[in-house]
Amino acid sequence: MKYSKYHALGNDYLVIAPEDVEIELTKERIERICHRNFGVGSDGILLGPLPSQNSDFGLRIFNPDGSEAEKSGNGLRIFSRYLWDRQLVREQFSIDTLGGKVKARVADSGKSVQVEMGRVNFNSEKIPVTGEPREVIQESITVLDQTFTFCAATIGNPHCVILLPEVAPDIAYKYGSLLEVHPSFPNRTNVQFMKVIDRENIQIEIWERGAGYTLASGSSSSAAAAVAYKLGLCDSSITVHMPGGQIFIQVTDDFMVTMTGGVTKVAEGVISLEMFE
Ligand SMILES: N[C@H](CCC[C@H](N)C(=O)O)C(=O)O
Repeated sequence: MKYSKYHALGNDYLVIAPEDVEIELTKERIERICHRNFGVGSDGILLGPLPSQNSDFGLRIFNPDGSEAEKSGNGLRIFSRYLWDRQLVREQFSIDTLGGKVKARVADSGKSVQVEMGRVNFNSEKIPVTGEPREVIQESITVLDQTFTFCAATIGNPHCVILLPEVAPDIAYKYGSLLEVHPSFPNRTNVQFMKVIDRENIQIEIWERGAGYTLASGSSSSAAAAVAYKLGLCDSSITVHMPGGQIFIQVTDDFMVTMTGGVTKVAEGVISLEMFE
C-alpha cells in the first residue's frame, strides 16, 4: 500500500490515496501504521483526495490512536503540498474536511502553504464543553494536584488553551493526557500550554487529542492565537513558536484565522501487509 510521508515542523503525516488502499483502514491498522516501532511511524494519516460535493477535494484525517479528527492545520498544509506535487492543483483550491471547508494556497515551490482555517468559536455547545451554554473564557479546571485557568475553542476540532508565565514539554507530558480526557470535554480535546511573549509572539507546548505530545500543530496554533487575541494580549498577526518551528497566524476581528507555515517532503514508500499479521 503506497504512501507519501511529509512533515510540517516535525508534525508528520502519511498521505494515502484512496486508490492505493488495499485493506480496510480499521482503528487497529491505523494504530499499527502510525506506530514508531512496529509501523511506518507518524502523527497521523491523511486519506485523500476524496470526492466532495462542495470543494475541489475531500480529505479525511486520522490520529495515531485511530480516531478521526475534524481538522488538522499541519495535515491540511501537507495535503495541499501533496496535491501540488501530484500536479492536481494550481494556485488556490478548496478542501472539505469533517470540520468544514478550507481554502489553501501553495507557495515557494511547495515549501510554504497558506490555509484559511475558518472561524474560531468559543461557544461551549460548539466545542463541546459540558455545562451551561456560554463562551468558555478564563474558567477553572483541575487535574492531579493543579487547578488551571483555561479558555476553550473550536476551529472544527476542540482545544483547551491554558495561559502560563512559562511553558515546557514536561508540563504538556504531566497534565496534557489528563486534560485530553477530562469529563468537561465530551469529544476529548487538544491541549495547549501558552506563554504570551509579546503582542506578536506566543509560545505553545502541545498535547494532541489522539496523538499525544507533538512538536507542532496548526489547529492548536490557530486556537491559541485566537485566544491570545480574544484576551487582548496579542494583536491580529501572531507568530506561534513551537518546538518544531514557527507558524504565522492572522486573526480577524470576527476570529477568522489564516495560517501560513512550512511543509517538508520526507519520503515515498510502500506499506507491506505483513505488518498487520
Ligand atoms: N489531534 C488533532 C488533529 C490533528 C491536529 C494537529 N496535528 C494540527 O496540525 O492541527 C485532533 O484530534 O483534533
